[in-house]
Amino acid sequence: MAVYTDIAEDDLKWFLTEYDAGSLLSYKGIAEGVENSNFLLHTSKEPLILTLYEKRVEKSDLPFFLGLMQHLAARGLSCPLPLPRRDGALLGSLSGRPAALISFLEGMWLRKPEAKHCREVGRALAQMHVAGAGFELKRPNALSLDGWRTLWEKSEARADEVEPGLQDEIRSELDFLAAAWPKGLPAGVIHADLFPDNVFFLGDQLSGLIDFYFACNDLLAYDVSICLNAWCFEKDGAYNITKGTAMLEGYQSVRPLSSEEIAALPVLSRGSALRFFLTRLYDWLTTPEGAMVTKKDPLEYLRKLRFHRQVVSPAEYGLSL
Ligand SMILES: Nc1ncnc2c1ncn2[C@@H]1O[C@H](COP(=O)(O)OP(=O)(O)O)[C@@H](O)[C@H]1O
Ligand SMILES: N[C@@H](CCOP(=O)(O)O)C(=O)O
Repeated sequence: MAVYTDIAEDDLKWFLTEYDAGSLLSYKGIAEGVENSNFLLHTSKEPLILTLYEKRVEKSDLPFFLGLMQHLAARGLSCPLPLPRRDGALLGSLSGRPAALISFLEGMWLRKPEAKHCREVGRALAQMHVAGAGFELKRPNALSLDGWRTLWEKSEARADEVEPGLQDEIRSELDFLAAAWPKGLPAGVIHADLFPDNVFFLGDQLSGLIDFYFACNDLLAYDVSICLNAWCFEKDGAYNITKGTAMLEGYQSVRPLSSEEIAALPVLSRGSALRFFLTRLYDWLTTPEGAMVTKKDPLEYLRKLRFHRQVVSPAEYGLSL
């Protein structure tokens, strides 16, 4: 699920009077998602998504996220567009939460993506990186090296409950990454969470990207590594080089990677695997039993991290060097 906050119909109707959105016909909570509460609204005009921003989203970051969607959409990327209120603001308040209305994107996410879809995702990621240039707001990545350590310190004492030996393994991984993290690679606005559930398709055609609520400024190739982790491993834990090749070819058809970015892929992929391992581990240990949210398995990302640790050449990801 992701409906943490309920809304009363009268409050919603009042909220909508601030927008030129037509009158409310129906609304329902959307079960998918993890971070925020989302509702699908049907109005006498177009369908809309209402998002109430929850715990992990800093209110001060919302202008970055909403402004970025405007910036990318204006440059031709298919992504939701925030609807401005009558007073021009993009953000309102509902049920005690910051709230926004965004356009409804047609399509659905793929439960079993194939190599041809990975190619499309690679292309769309590169298009986003190119389109993000010139976006004037900045948001440093809160979930990079320092953020990982802070998150780890909150889980460390109980980590061996999840798998014996984790404490030592993750401590030395953090030390390795702190020493080996690449510097000076091309940076810009990254999506930072472009998982299958955040990419919509209509048939085999990619129809758009959603969920920009981890977007930030960081290394562009780090975003590529996030996608390799999220799209190119099979359920049994094996890396699928056909998918990796397709994704990297799709990306490079729009934005070729430099030799430095290619050489850094194994380290970046270790970092991105660790990042999702750490947020999942924290949620695993802190989400109360019976909470209406599906906890994601941290060990899936530990296995990916171990794969990247034994990579000797970036060619193993499917790059022709
Ligand atoms: N603009 C949109 N158009 C259509 N559906 C959307 C849109 N935004 C969100 N959704 C629906 O809401 C779900 C959760 O959205 P998401 O932004 O991923 O939430 P969270 O940030 O809580 O993870 C998506 O899987 C999708 O079904
Ligand atoms: N993609 C993350 C969790 C964030 O979920 P989302 O619903 O906001 O995409 C993970 O898989 O750990």
